[in-house]
Amino acid sequence: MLRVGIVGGTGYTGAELLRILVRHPEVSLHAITSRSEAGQRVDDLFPHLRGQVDLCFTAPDPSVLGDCDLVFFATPNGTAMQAVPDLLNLGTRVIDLAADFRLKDPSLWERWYGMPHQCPELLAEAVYGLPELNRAAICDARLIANPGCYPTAVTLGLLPLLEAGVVDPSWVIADAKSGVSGAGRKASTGLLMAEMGESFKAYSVMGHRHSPEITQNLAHFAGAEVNLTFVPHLLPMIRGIEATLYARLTDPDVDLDQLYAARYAHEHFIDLMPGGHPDTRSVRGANHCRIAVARPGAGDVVVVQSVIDNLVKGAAGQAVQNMNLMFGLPESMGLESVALLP
Ligand SMILES: NC(=O)C1=CN([C@@H]2O[C@H](COP(=O)(O)OP(=O)(O)OC[C@H]3O[C@@H](n4cnc5c(N)ncnc54)[C@H](OP(=O)(O)O)[C@@H]3O)[C@@H](O)[C@H]2O)C=CC1
Ligand SMILES: CC(=O)N[C@@H](CCC(=O)OP(=O)(O)O)C(=O)O
Repeated sequence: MLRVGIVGGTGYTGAELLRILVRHPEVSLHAITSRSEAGQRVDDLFPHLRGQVDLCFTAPDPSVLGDCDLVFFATPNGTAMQAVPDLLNLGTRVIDLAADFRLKDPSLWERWYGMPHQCPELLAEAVYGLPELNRAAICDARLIANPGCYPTAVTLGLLPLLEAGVVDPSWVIADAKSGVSGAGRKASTGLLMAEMGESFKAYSVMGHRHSPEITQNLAHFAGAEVNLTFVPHLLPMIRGIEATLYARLTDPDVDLDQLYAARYAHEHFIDLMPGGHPDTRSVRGANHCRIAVARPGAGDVVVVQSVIDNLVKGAAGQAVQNMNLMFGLPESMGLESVALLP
């Protein structure tokens, strides 16, 4: 059994990790931290876990965390990087759900996240935890940078097109929409039901911190700079991301359905829906990314629709998928749950 710790067990991604890990046959939960709820039983705060977890939240303690095989950080950006060097030295492997180790260039990190990096020497070693892109490196990694939610949906949607070189990298658009759980559990006026219910808007149009992460991914497999326009939107729903992606074909003869089917033929968590319109409820609570690709009017613009649950494939589910790979377990272990309808 793997001894696992979670730092940030009271947030939405921490709670989602708990929901998945309590049913995982190879995991024993060793420590679940919260500074604000230290001493409180986990199943008092989260009654849906009654009978599943017999632990109290504790304040983060380096010696307890260092006694784990693996620690997940489900904490705000800039938290994990303060503890990771010591944990790695103790032989504990780490998966960070925040952005601390996602950008390879520390000056980009500083520009977008507004703080200096505490351990830039680890950025080259950290493996970007998108299994469909980086599976072999994930298996051997000590430190995983779990991808952001928007970057997961956008990257998986565009990967086959850019990797095959069949679209123009100088014109790519990602029009993405997220439910409010993407903003975390902390209180914020803009996320009140009366502020965002029955309403819909774009935000961060002039630049979102996921832009450099997505661009870094796309450039990696396009082999060229990709000029991306990324616009996120906030939807009045709880879970889910839908990304509608646009690119211009340079090869008019390409069979798009065939291209996607070949690229994702062996990917358990990618489900292609030729001719379909994947909806976010079809992935609610599940670790799948559902994708459809279309060419309206047989013109030269490709439209890709990509949906995920931001808390599962966009965060905790993907983190568990990475854990399974790191420890030689079946990749889908503990991740077979089917979406909830309605
Ligand atoms: N929500 C989402 O859909 C996604 C989120 N992410 C990323 O995952 C991370 C967690 O997100 P989310 O769960 O939404 O966040 P929340 O705000 O819901 O939860 C944050 C958690 O971190 C703990 N925490 C806060 N500050 C510290 C600290 N300095 N040291 C230790 N623990 C701390 C909090 O508990 P306490 O203060 O009691 O210690 C709480 O449990 C973020 O970096 C986020 O960007 C990534 C992909 C998707
Ligand atoms: C709806 C909403 O507010 N979403 C968040 C995405 C949060 C996230 O997952 O971003 P990191 O993991 O990179 O911190 C946002 O736009 O900031």
